[in-house]
Amino acid sequence: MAAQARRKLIAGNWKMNKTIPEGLALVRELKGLVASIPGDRVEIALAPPFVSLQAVAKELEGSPLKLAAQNCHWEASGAYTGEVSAAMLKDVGCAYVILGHSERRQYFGETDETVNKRTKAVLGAGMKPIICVGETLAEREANRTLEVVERQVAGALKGFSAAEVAGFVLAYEPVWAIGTGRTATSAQAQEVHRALREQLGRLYDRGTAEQVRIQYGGSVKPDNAAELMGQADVDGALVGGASLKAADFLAIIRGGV
Ligand SMILES: O=C(CO)COP(=O)(O)O
Repeated sequence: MAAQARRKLIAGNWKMNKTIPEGLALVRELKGLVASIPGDRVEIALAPPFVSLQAVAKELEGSPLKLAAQNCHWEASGAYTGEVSAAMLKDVGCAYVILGHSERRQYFGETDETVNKRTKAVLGAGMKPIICVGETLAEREANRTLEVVERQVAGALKGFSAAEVAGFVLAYEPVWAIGTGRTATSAQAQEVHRALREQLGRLYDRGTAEQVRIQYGGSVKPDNAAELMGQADVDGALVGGASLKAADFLAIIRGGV
C-alpha cells in the first residue's frame, strides 16, 4: 500500500516547558534510547522553545534526530519585537517549523491567513512546515469537523504548487484532545486523516496527496500510539506532554515503527 511508503514523523512539541539544562538532559537521554530505532521507518523531531534551539542543535550534532521550532514570523526581518524569522530558525539548524497550533490560534490570534504567510516564509528558508489543524469540541458536536479542518488546510495551502505541498506535513490535532487525556479514537482520527488526504487529491492530485504526511496530535501516549499510527492515513504523531519524558516518548516512537 502507498501508506507504507510514507516514513512516519514523530515530533515532540515541548511547548513552553524546560529550561536549557532540563532540555539538554532530556535530549541526552533520548539520544541513547533512540539508537535502536530504524531510521528508515521513523523520523524523529524535537521542538524546544526558541531559547533552547541553539543548545539542543549542538547536542543533536551527528544524531538523526531533527530540530523543529514552534512558530516563526512571516517577515524576513525588521521592527517586529519579540518575533523570530525563518532565516534565523534555518540558521540555528531547524528542519521543521510547527505552524498554526491551536494554542497559537486560541491565545495569539493566529488565522488561516497568517498560517499561510508563515508557511511561505518557512518554505522560502528551506525548511518544512508542520501545519496544525483541528476542530473544537463545539464544532465536532455540531458536525462541523470536516468543514473546519478543510477550511484550515485550504487557507494554509493557498498559492502553493503540488511539488511544494508534497513535502509539507499536516498535523490533525482536535482541540478537545490536546492536554486533556481525551484522545480521538483511532477511527475518529482515521476518518479525518482520510478526508484531508482526499481534499489534497482534489486540490492537487492523487500522487501529491499520497506523499503528504499527516500526523495525529492530542493526548498521544505510550498506550494509544501504536493503534493511532496503525491507521492507514496516520503518518506519525505530534506529541505534547508525553514528549517531555524520555521513556514515554521512546515508547510512542516504538509505536510508530
Ligand atoms: O498539542 C499537542 C502537540 O502539539 C498535543 O499535546 P498533548 O500531547 O499534551 O495533548
